Amino acid sequence: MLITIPGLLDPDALAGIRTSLETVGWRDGRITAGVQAARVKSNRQADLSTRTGAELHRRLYDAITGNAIFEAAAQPRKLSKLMVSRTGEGEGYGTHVDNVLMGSGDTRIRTDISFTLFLSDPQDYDGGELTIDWAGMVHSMKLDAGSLLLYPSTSLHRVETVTRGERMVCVGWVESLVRTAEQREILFDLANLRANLSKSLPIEAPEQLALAKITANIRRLWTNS
Ligand SMILES: O=C(O)CCC(=O)C(=O)O
Ligand SMILES: [Fe+2]
Repeated sequence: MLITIPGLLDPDALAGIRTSLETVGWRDGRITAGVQAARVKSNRQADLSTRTGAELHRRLYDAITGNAIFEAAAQPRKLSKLMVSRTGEGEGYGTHVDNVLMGSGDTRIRTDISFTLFLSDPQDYDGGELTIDWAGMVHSMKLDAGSLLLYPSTSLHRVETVTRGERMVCVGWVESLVRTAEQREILFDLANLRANLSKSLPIEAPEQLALAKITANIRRLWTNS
């Protein structure tokens, strides 16, 4: 399931993040890629190890994890460290599958879901679509700045070569409490149904209670602790 979250960053948050990005250092993106991916990766990544970098990381992290749609769709147990990358003219990231494990020690996660938070306005660059092979179909995605895309880490995907301008994004990975994309989709549909039902029915209505019970018990079956 591909899920887009429009406007995850509001214009003020986006502007603040862009301003901070003007002050960070950049290094070769291949250092964080796996062996196969490094051969096809061509971009630069923000150095988030400085004080400004860490503050920027915290702002991005809080915005992403504080978003209710992200929470409902991803059911995160843990997130990877976030990365911010910039891809200029002639650069891109060829077809690859993401590493199964990210991080080390206590912060090591299994990658179930990948996400991209777009930071550049689409009209500021050509090319640079995130192209995902999913369920036998190819999806080419270029979202508005501030919008986030979630896609299964199990997919082959690539970033098309940028032919004009520059593409800036924040990427990261989720280890989910719920193992499969099919299960997550059902839980996400249930969460949306409950949210919609709440607009017209009081929370103590029998239909609401029945749906709350069904949702809770399916989550009990599918949540891995
Ligand atoms: O830049 C993107 O949208 C995705 C990057 C990517 O596939 C990766 O970092 O593994
Ligand atoms: Fe990737």
